[in-house]
Amino acid sequence: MNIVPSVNLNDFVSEDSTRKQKFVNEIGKAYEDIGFVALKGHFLSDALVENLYKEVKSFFSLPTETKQKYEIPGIGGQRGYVSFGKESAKGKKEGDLKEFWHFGQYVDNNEALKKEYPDNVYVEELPEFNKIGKETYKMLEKTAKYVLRALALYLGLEETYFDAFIYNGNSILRPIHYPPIKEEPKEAVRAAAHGDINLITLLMGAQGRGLQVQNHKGEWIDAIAEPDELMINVGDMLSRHTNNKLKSTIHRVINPPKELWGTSRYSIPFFMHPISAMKLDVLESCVDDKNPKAFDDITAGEFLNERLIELGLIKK
Ligand SMILES: O=C(O)CCC(=O)C(=O)O
Ligand SMILES: [Fe+2]
Repeated sequence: MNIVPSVNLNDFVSEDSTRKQKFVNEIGKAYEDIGFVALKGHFLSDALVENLYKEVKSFFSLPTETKQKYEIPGIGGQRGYVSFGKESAKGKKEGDLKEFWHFGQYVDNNEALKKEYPDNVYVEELPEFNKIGKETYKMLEKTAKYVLRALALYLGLEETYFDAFIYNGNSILRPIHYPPIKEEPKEAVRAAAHGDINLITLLMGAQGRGLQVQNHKGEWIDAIAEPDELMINVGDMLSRHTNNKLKSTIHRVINPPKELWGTSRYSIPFFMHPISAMKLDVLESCVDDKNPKAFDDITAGEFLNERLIELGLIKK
């Protein structure tokens, strides 16, 4: 498969069971193969998307000293600002050529989780940034819930299997700014090859060239979305839970050609995480003679911790 297939969530939420099943089959097949789809019919309005980009650009245009006020020590970059070059892909020493922000869960009715998660960081200079960030978080979380319902059906589970694990889950919305490139980056790239940690990722901003995904032959193929599409891919948690039936595909963001070095890239992934207590133990329905159990039992919280150490975001 050399292109990322396109699917439409309106099929899944329609009352028509044939259309619903068509969506389930299309996304399931795509995730068994390339691990990515471009999705139309998400719950973000054009106005919300426009306002979000406006606020995100305003935030990254703030003076460095102002942004650094929001870089909170001791929480592994899980909320607030992470400055340029801090994060590197697993196993790579050069930092990625990016700065980013993290919005986390707005916990409802659960004191234990309120304590477990770091608080969201409030940007005083940009009240709308905080408000629009929260709205976007909620809409992407809702979109992700339906995608996971479709995947649950594909896997032969109850449709609402994931619902209780993602309610108040540890998801993160990450606006990223890849600044203009000023000098030969040598080994560093905008985002080095990696798999995502979480269950699924919903990515806004894959419209321009830059994002590439690796197919089975090891070839890099461009993943470019239409203006009304989100890119949605499987992360390592879901691939582990399904014994690698659903593929967490390695992807990267390449540097632009020299004539475009002067341009920024803005992209906004939503990393859908479950609550940390969710067991990612391999599902029995994904084990057979040809596919023996390939992963040890682990919870989502333990797995996340391991990976944040590997990314250089927290210390052992
Ligand atoms: O910037 C992009 O388009 C992709 C970013 C990404 O893959 C990530 O942050 O995990
Ligand atoms: Fe990624």
